[in-house]
Amino acid sequence: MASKGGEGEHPSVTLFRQYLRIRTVQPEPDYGAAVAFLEERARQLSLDCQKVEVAPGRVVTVLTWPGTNPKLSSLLLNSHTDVVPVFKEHWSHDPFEAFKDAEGNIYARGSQDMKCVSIQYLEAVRRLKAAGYHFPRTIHMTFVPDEEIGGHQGMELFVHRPEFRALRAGFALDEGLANPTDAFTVFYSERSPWWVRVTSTGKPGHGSQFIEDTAAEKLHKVVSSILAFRQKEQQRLQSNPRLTLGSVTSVNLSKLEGGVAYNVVPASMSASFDFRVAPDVDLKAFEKQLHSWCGEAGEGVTFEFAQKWTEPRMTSTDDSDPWWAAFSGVFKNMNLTLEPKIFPAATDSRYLRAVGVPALGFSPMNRTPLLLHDHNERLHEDVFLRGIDIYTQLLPALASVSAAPGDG
Ligand SMILES: CSCC[C@H](NC(C)=O)C(=O)O
Ligand SMILES: [Zn+2]
Ligand SMILES: [Zn+2]
Repeated sequence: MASKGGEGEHPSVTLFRQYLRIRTVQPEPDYGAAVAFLEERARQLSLDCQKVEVAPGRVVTVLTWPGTNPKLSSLLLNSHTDVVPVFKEHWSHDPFEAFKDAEGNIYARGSQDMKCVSIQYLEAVRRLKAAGYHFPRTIHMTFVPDEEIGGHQGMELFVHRPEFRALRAGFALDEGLANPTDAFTVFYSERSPWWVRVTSTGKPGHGSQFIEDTAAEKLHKVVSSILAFRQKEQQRLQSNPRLTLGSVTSVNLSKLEGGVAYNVVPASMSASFDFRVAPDVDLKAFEKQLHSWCGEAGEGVTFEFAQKWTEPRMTSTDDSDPWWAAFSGVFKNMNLTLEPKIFPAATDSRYLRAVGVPALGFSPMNRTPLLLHDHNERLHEDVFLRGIDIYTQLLPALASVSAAPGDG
């Protein structure tokens, strides 16, 4: 029978559903309620709780479990508190009710992305504390705002704050994606978002004439060049089974602007593109390529960036790396398959990696369809609970890494 929680339900699932009911939905997230919820968790778990307001109304909440060896760098467990908007009419249940169906699927915005992970961290820490464990490394859980809109008033500012430096993070976990197979995915890097607006200028005039050198003709040339590049990258991906989406560069034409009337040839038109540049691409050469595409289209074609990430980093997945050895060792011990990949979109991990904190993107969801940002986002309660088991193994392994780069 479908339930709203309570009788017979695992308390961790009940807590997860409570968190899902907090409306931290963009563009007006109720961050106050989320911070109050996290403060209460800190109180219940006897954890230190620090609130860092990185921008007006944008609080990073940090819950800390001190380690026994303060000389060692810490383990940072990051999750974002905001969720993306919903199209309520396309949902079979209210996305903020956390409805659980008879099979155990929990329907809610944020069930995969990424309120599950926030509660899994908290519940793994609760279990380990209750069992009397102490680990050499301090564990910090950071709960950050605004990831869904780029992290510009969240993690991007936080990593440059003295409060962040004081955490002395040596290694971080952050969000990943569901995997529909039996395997779990882990992300060691991500593609760089380059949001590019190409503006073409040309001769205006009457719509009845064959006007030379129009903005539209030149914009068409740039669009053709970029879409040809798109097709080449798509074919490269499709013809090589060793490649995944994250290892090629993708682009989509996402906006066209310009023009005022049918019979007025406009002097200016623009096209906006969402490029996701693979981490092994030479970014200087790629920018030159953008200049060439515009130059080849003719005079008066320029571009500007709305987003331009230029610091792609790879977190080591070499067995000689102590963090990777600890992380992957847990999966070996639990007999679980791990698939390392490059994240196709952008997460807050990029800010952590850019300031020198190695980060892995991992959300423990196998046998789960990829439903983040989609209608009817949901997670099965058994998958959620299994995720807590996994973190209950991962945290001791990572917080006990004996020597790692960056240790004091
Ligand atoms: C470039 S800021 C936008 C961030 C967003 N992140 C995700 C995970 O969807 C994206 O990649 O579009
Ligand atoms: Zn997310
Ligand atoms: Zn998201």
